[in-house]
Amino acid sequence: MRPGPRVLPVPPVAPPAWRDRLLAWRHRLIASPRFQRCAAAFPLTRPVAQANARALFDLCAGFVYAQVLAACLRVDLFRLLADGPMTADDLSRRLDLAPDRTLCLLRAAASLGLLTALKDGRFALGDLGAALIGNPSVAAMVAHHAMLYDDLRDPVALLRGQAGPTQLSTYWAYAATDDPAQVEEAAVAPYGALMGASQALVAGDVLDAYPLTRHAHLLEIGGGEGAFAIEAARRAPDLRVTLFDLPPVADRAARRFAEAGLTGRTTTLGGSFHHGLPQGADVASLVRVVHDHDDEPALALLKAARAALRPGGTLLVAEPMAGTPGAEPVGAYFGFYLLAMGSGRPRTAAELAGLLREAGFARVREPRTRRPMLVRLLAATAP
Ligand SMILES: CC(C)=CCC/C(C)=C/CC/C(C)=C/C=C/C(C)=C/C=C/C=C(C)/C=C/C=C(C)/C=C/C=C(C)/C=C/CC(C)(C)O
Ligand SMILES: C[S@@+](CC[C@H](N)C(=O)[O-])C[C@H]1O[C@@H](n2cnc3c(N)ncnc32)[C@H](O)[C@@H]1O
Repeated sequence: MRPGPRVLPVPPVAPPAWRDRLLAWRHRLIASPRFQRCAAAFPLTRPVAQANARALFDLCAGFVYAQVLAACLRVDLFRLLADGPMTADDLSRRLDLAPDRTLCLLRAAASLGLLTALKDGRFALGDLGAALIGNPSVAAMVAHHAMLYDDLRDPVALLRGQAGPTQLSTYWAYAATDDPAQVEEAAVAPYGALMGASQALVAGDVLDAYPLTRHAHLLEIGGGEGAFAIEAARRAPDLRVTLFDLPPVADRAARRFAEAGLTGRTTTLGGSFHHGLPQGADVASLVRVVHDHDDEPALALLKAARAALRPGGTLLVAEPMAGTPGAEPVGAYFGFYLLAMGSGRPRTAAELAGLLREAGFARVREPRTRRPMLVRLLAATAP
């Protein structure tokens, strides 16, 4: 079993005993079936009782909701409806599904806000279905969740480290090997494509929060197939970019740079960052990289990034973070995702800032991103 994360310091002041007793009394009350019945009947508590019952039902049914979304995407329902509402019969023919099964899917999708059931009986896109059309990478994310759900079949075995080899540890080929530099082209292509596509949800938000125009040379560490680097270069026309990733990934990025007409001011280097990084950039980025690694290799990576930067250079760490206000379950998602992958964990901004200081960075700040649920950003200054 891999070593657990470092334990955070416990606050020195113990909560007063009366607070624990009050909490225990509250929980005994809520657990009582009689109280639940009374709360559901009494007009003042009824809305809270109903909201709690609904929240628990949603937790029980979450997998079904996710599979309704997966089915809609598999049959391309949202794009079919992009030109306007359709009847269930028309959709049944277009989807090649029996009429009753089509209605089952359409009603489920409407109940989840993916579609809207119109009064005339036709079905239109709902706001959530419409938003998905503008985010095609989410469909790829949903499709690859088939592996995650298989790996989560026995969540307790996973938590105990007794689940055996997982599909995600094979998919993310660098996670399960002692020597990532030996990973081959066929093993990186699927995750490279997924990451490249989903940069559409990330790169703009990071570069809006921290424009790179004041910098001369970006080192994009674990830069994948170059989607973030290409967007950075597009927004900062004088920026030189060095992308560092595993050899077959760096080769794929080189092809993307050539396609984007950026060969003149981009370089790609293949290798493992566990063996050092190219020197001399005045800004470096780790986008969705640190959370893949347990604390010890993550700290070593941050130290290597500091050593690679010019004095006064800036390291950007961008990824979804645990404990993000209003998006706490996103941290839970990545916690279990990375458990299934077999390496890393989502960290709070404070934990990441602590690691950055331990790695020798002098000043750590958090430029605000627009959608912190998807990505947050820390900027750290090398001494
Ligand atoms: C005026 C009108 C017509 C309407 C008003 C109503 C209104 C304002 C509507 C809003 C419309 C709007 C702008 C919607 C925007 C919606 C967006 C941007 C939705 C975005 C959704 C993003 C999702 C669901 C992202 C999901 C991401 C996932 C699941 C990411 C997974 C990442 C993984 C697995 C990464 C793995 C990498 C590793 C291994 C951890 O390193
Ligand atoms: C989750 S992906 C993120 C890719 C990209 N930064 C993005 O956000 O789309 C992690 C990246 O780190 C790279 N990586 C993992 N281990 C590495 C290592 N030891 N040396 C260099 N790159 C590595 C992977 O090949 C992959 O491209």
